[in-house]
Amino acid sequence: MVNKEDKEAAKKVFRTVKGLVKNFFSNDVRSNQATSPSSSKAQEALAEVANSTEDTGEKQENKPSESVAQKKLPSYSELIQNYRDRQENYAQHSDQAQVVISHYRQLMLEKPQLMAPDPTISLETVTNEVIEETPVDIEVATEESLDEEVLVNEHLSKRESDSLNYKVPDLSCFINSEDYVHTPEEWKQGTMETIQDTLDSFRIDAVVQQLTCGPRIARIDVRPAPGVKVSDIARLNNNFAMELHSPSIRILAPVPGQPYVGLEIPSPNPNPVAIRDLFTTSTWTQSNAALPLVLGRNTSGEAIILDLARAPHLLIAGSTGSGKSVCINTILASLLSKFSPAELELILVDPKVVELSVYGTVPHLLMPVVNDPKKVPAILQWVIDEMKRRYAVLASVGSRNIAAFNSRKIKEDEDPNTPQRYPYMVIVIDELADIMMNAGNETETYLAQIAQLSRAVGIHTIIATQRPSVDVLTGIIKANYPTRIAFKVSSQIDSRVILDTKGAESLLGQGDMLFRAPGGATSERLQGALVRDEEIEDLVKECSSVIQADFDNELAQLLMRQAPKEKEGTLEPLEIDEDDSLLQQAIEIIRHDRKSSISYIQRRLRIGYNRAASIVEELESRGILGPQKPGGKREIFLD
Ligand SMILES: Nc1ncnc2c1ncn2[C@@H]1O[C@H](COP(=O)(O)OP(=O)(O)OP(=O)(O)O)[C@@H](O)[C@H]1O
Repeated sequence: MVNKEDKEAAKKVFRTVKGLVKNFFSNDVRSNQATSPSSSKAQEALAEVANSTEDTGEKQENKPSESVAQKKLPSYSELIQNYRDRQENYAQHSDQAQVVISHYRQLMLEKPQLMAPDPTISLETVTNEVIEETPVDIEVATEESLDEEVLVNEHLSKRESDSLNYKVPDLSCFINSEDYVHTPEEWKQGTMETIQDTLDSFRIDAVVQQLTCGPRIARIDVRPAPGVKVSDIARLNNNFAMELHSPSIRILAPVPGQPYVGLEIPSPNPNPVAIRDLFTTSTWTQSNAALPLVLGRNTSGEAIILDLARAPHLLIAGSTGSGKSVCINTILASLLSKFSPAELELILVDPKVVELSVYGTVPHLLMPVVNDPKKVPAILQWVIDEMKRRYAVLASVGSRNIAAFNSRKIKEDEDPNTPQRYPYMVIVIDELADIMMNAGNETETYLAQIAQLSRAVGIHTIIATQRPSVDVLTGIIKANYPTRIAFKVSSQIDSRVILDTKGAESLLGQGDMLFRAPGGATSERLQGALVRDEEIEDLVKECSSVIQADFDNELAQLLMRQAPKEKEGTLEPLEIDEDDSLLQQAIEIIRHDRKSSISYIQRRLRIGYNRAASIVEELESRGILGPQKPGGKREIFLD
């Protein structure tokens, strides 16, 4: 007789074992020869038990207890033994997988060393050797024992191995600067005299000390006599502008760290700052920055480089046409000309579609350029998960940050699953406003979380917007983005939203910017570096010539699972009556201005992005516009 307690215990064990059997057999490990004879016996026994448990339930409970005995159920200790066998077997497989993965990773990483003893072995031979081993390893590695972390690590290894053939592009992608036009001495002299005369006419005791010329802006330094308030000089702003016939003057009262009041006026001979010139400066070539980005030149003509690792996140804002896209291009050009895909991963979000699509083939991309703002929260959520994963790994080896982790000496007892190094990860979001409109609260929370914690693990974000309003640049976002760039804006209010101070409304546009450095209380005026579309195209071609963008399928699937389902046909349908007139207006604008970008049409017609995109598509289908070329341009077939 089996008593009730025994029966209950047996049922409990059945349930556990049934789950175990199902899990284990579904992975097809049965076919693996590594299974021990004892465990195959156990499998048979357990399979039988699993089948028999299909009808063990309430019904069976009501049957006479003899029928349970008739089934010849394994004893409790047998079941426990079987369970232990399974566990052992499972651990054995998991260990095998780990050993194989680390072996694979090691081979990849040590490829140059492998080549060293025998110079007759070509890079290709070694690659083939490694690749021959890979499929077996990958098969084992993709068994259920491998969780998301292992998949991510596996992907890292592939990037690392691919990157061994990768060479960062040289300066040949970038155009030489045009001849520098010097500001005439007479203009400098005349300007200083005009300022001195204005000060004298208002009986302000101050002396014009010097005039320095940057590429776009000249700065006149005025030294007030003891007892003269700097605000007395600043008050004359409009008078100075009138006397100099200048559209705008920005006053620095005082120039940070100097005993002068500064007057910034437009230079009569503006010179573009070619990105190539900045790449040849010692500031760039000798920079110790972990993630250096060229920004431009200041009013004294010095090259200014930002270390994104110190920033550690960057906010860029300014009205349309002020130079944001060019700035993002210089930032990406800086990163792409310095780092291989194994050292840097990029996630680019471009709801405007045309701005960053040109980068679609660079091998640094973790996923295709993201155009759908609805996917952004899921992506940011994944970044947070990746951040946590990285923290756990760093903690496991006792590294405090990514720099220490990447340069650590690997100990013998280190878990073979630990990645050798982590690449920096930069996430660029061009047009935050579109994303805030779709999922403002989620985006804000995720961005704040990333901004607060991701620096130590090498994850950095750059966000840009042409709409510097408080509903886009919220208090939470601003608090987490102390490093900021403001381009020209239309009002003092916008300037305050970006920089918490006025000034950006007096900028000149076309790359004229105010840069607030990490930890800085004041902003510095810079002329942004200029990189042209052709240069970016060449750079991307160069980057993609050795390795193609290879998006991680597992990662993409992971994101697709998390992303909300995309609605079919995301573009707003055209409403015939209304849009016929919109179409006509768009045609007139394109004919007159010779510009056909979606964002331009959007601005000029004051309509939503989707509607503008529909109009441009319609114009393409009517043969008025050509198909989109790299860089977002289209041919215009209108006289
Ligand atoms: N650093 C620069 N030096 C010289 N000219 C520049 C610079 N930056 C921008 N410009 C000029 O200004 C134009 C507009 O720049 P850009 O496309 O970057 O503006 P934007 O702020 O991104 O505008 P939008 O938001 O409409 O895309 C460029 O086509 C270029 O002619």
